[in-house]
Amino acid sequence: MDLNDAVLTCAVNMQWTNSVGVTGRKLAYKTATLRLVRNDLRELFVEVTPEKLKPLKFKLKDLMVHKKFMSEGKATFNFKAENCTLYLSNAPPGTLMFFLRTIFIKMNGSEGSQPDDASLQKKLREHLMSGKPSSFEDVSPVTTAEMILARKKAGLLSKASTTTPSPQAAKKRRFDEMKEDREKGSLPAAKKLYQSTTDESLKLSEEQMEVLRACTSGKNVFFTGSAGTGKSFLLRRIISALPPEGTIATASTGVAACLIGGTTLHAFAGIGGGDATMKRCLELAARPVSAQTWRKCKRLIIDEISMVDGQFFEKIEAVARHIRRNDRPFGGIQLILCGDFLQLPPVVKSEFGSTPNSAPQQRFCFQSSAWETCIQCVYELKQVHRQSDPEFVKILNHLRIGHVNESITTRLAATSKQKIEGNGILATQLCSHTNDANSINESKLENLEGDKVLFKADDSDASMSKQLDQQIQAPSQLFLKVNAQVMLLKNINISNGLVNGARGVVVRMDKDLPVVRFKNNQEYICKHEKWIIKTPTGGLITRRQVPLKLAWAFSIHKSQGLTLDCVEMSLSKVFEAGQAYVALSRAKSLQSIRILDFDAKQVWANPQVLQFYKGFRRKLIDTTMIPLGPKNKDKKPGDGKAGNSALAKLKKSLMNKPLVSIS
Ligand SMILES: Nc1ncnc2c1ncn2[C@@H]1O[C@H](COP(=O)(O)OP(=O)(O)OP(=O)(O)O)[C@@H](O)[C@H]1O
Ligand SMILES: [Mg+2]
Repeated sequence: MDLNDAVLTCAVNMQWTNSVGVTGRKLAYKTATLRLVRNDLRELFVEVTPEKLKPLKFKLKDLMVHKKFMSEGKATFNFKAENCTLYLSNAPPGTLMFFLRTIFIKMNGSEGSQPDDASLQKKLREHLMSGKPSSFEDVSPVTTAEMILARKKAGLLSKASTTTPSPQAAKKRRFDEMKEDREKGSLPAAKKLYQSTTDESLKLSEEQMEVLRACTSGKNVFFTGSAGTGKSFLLRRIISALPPEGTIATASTGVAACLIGGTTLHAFAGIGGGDATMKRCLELAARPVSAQTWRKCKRLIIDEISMVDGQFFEKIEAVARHIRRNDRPFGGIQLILCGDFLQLPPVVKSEFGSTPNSAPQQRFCFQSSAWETCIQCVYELKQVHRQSDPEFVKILNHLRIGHVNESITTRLAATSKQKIEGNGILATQLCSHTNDANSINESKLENLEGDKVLFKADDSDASMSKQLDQQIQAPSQLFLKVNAQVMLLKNINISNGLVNGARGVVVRMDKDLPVVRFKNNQEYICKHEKWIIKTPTGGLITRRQVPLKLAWAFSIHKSQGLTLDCVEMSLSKVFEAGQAYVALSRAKSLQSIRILDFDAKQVWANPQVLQFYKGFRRKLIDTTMIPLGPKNKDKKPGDGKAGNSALAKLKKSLMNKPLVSIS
């Protein structure tokens, strides 16, 4: 339960019919608040309060709910006894789902919540005799006992079966999820409302809640945090707590956009790569489709903001003001930005990135004047969720700010010999260059015995296949063989470890579908899954494909944002500040990683970013710093000499300042 689950704000259309079904009164409200309340007799009602108007109440009796389009923020409530239908739209999808769950639980989860007719009559008589006016109160928060009872009543607590993707497997999955929910004391998983193959059952931490509250209250927010602090996880919750109309979810890369169910920032902005002059960018954005998108946008969400070029950011800010004819920052659009500037920077069009020899051309978003004018609240998440081993978290926090001491070097170098393979699953090589990763995958597949099987994606709009390729990890054409090393691209069953990023090996083909054995020994027949992307104009394009990609190798750039099992890396060719940190922080533990040639020279942080973070007055880690060794002095890139004393001082100050959120 992230926010109040018994309150929902959305658009409501009401329609009454007479006893023979003829439509009578109709009312339409752009914004109304729905609240679940009880009267003195403990009967449940939905109270609908349109903006600035008196509330209307509908008794929760003989209620039919249509929730097929719940994920789009729509639902229909048919109050049969009152001959009234409520059509809800533009509801924050996550809030709507929790509201419906609360109704379901409150109606089914309490032995005495729906009094029988005789006891009601008695209470009613007593009430009338007392002469007191009827009063209503908000329902109390859902209890675990109510949840369990509601599930029992829905007949969902007695089903269990096997784990193959047969109909029985689906039941088993549901059963496991409900069991897990129950143990965690979170909400149930009845029917469609209660099925959870995503991370809905995980609760937000208090620091994540604070950010969520700032975002739902309409503030312009930037939140950051080291790798694995749940930024993208939180962003998904934020998106589902906002009204769908006017909410645009984007990310700087296709992979990251896919992780939050959005589109790329470039696809949304409609100004191409943003390399054109400002005048030309304004012309491009003024084209009808693009202009309409900008005008409709009320909230712009950007994940992996560290990879958005500062000049591009400045241009889209100006475009927003111009197209929307609104002089406020970003033309009045609410901004929700998230990322970690100590991870990968914007891609520069130089072969050598930010190596010592290249000019430091890249500009981060935070260096643009637009940043200063647009951002109202800044938060830093501190709790790392991806890794649980405190030693690894501590090492990663050091690497993040470009600091390596001898004990870190020794510990990481020691991973070079560890065996991380198991069950026929080889480690994924993380490569600093994309071409290297592609050629490794191609040649490894060729070298396997047996015939290649082609899995072709089924796209709803063939003309958009290229765009889908950029935004969705599932390729349009996937060639597989038995023994191919693969990675799962969807959350299939969180409790069974079948999650996005899980590593496996194809063990056989079953009726033209690949059967994959995962690291935890689970076998799963990978049936086709669906990915949906929103076009900038709000249309939906879907791709159906088996949820796999070849996983002998990935590029570090394409791995940013992912959580990966079992990774091996050679970091000798890294060329960016933060690149080694991104590679290492994909792993969940020191035991699932192998670094072949660790050298402190491969790790550096951009001093401009360190300076920026100093503004947060954050304590990044709690250990005493040891300045970088002399061999690092000459290898700090165009980003400066990380070995010099000023930088060491800066790092030290970053580590010792208290953590605060600046509003
Ligand atoms: N409150 C939470 N409870 C449990 N697990 C969480 C929570 N928040 C995040 N996680 C888990 O932590 C892992 C990392 O989360 P996520 O990918 O969102 O981190 P991130 O900050 O976006 O990392 P990166 O900077 O690498 O993109 C995910 O598996 C996610 O499900
Ligand atoms: Mg992320």
